[in-house]
Amino acid sequence: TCSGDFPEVRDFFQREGELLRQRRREEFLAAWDYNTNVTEENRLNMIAVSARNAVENLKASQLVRTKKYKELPDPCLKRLAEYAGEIGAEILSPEDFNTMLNAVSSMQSNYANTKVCSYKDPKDCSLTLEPHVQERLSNSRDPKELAHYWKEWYDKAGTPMRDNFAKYVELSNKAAKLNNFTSAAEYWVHMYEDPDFEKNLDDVFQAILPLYRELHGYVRQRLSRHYGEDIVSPNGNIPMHLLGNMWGQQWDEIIDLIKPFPNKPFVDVTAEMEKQKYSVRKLFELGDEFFQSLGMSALPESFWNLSVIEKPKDRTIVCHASAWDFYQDNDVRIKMCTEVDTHYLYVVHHELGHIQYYLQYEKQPTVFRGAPNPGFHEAVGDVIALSVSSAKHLNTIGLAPQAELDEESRINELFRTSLKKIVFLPFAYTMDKYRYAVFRNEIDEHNWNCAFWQMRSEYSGIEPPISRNDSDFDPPAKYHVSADVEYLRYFAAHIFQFQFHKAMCSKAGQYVKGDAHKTLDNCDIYKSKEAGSAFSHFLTAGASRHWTEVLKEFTGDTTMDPAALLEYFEPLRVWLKEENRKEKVKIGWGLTDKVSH
Ligand SMILES: C=C(C[SeH])C(=O)N1CCC[C@H]1C(=O)O
Ligand SMILES: [Zn+2]
Repeated sequence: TCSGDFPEVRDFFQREGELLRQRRREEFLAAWDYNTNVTEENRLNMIAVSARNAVENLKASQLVRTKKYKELPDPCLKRLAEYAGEIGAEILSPEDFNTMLNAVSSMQSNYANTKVCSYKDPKDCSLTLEPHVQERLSNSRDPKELAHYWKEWYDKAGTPMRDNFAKYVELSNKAAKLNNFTSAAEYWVHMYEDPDFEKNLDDVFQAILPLYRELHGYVRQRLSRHYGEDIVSPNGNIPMHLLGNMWGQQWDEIIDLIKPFPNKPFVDVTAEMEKQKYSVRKLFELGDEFFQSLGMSALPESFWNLSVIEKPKDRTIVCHASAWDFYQDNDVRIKMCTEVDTHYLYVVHHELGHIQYYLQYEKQPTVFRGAPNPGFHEAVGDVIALSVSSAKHLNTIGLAPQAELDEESRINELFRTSLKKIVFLPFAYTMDKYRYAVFRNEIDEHNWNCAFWQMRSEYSGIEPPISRNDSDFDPPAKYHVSADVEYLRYFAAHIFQFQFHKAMCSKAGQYVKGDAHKTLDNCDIYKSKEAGSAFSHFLTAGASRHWTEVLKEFTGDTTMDPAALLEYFEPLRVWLKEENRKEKVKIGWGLTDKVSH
């Protein structure tokens, strides 16, 4: 905690921090019980604990503000006072806060309980998103089957939640205004501690858009040739149900249909893991071992005993993956419905990144046990996954035949990675540009659904398989909209992770500018203690210092800068540009016609 003068102030924050830690532990334990056993009783208990703690949290924040500790000369105590004086929706009256908790948890319960009817066997209506529907969206190549599951999911996970969502928007804005923000959008923006956040975000988006447009044009032409022009027009929006993902946020699951060099052997990690009889636990052990190889924290015994890493058969859980900090004795856990495949190999590493951050900053004062920029928390696991998914590492752990790729295989791999990392950016950008516009009352409520699809078309050049109108309501069909989880944290993470990757690859001697064998996409930081100690130093700070300070120490940068990401994909950009020129690929798209008022 803070050192220096003002012992009575430091004692105050010590005491308040300990009380806050106990409240957070109690709150997350109740939320854990609900998330790992979705029943009305557990939902109501979670709400009751949150509502009780809200009263204490509000009082504590008001006490800090009345003491005017923010005016102290000591920068550490000043920051501590700023963070301890923060309050969110808990500023609402108990009645309003209870209404908001009910609205959000009802959307969460609906999402967790939604079941859809099978395409092949319409009487079977027991299919859940994970694993059944997600598997169909990844692997089916039948446009009719894909459209069936798309409509089933959006109609059942989205539309019925319109009223809950409207109530959530109203009360989120009411809370923001009570906190002297113009709307909930400004409350979300302020978490980035960057006065020019929205401008910087737009600049980053514009910097990656040319690459995204080339990639979109190439994918559209390949899909148009595969499915025919009456299903995929060569110059319009791409029908999103064909892209291998329910929300069109990542397209790597259809790599088999569109890879640049089809005759090049492709590392099928899923098949290899099945062949080697990988267990779910093995995926977690891989990630745990990677962090330990860097000299970073090992998973505590309690993690293995208390986590829920497979979908139970006897109860409903919230399958959407999440990592939890229970604020005591490194009690950290993951809850997810893991399957043994490439997708979940990534998700496991993503979640273990959150766990590592919890373990690294656990000695900080309670209010500093978090990331100083939301994008950091979502980038920790992803940066490790960039090494794990490299041909070099997959070869090291026996999941891929060769360590170094020839030029064509390298383009195939860069292409597959871009179908995750580049495609994701306009999606993430839209998820919150849309919610900002809703919070700011820039979209009339009767136009909420059409505006959503118009924005998805404008920024990503994708559209629904069928026409949607305003009696539909599709946004809550995405987990984070139902669960009130801000989404630009993932956008920021997709930029930061390449800055982290470049810094650690340099420290590991795996990246040397200009050396064709030591490029960013061929870097594996595995076992590098230099990379690990720099990473650990960055993570242990938690939120105790401004994000630009710890970022500068770690990478030399002081901003969210897409240069490292663009350098990583530069060989692909050059190849795509030339290929699209040769094949006369049309670049760009018009507004979707799949919306009707
Ligand atoms: C894995 C998580 C839990 Se923090 C997640 O929600 N992610 C990880 C990447 C993007 C985003 C999503 O699934 O939409
Ligand atoms: Zn995450």
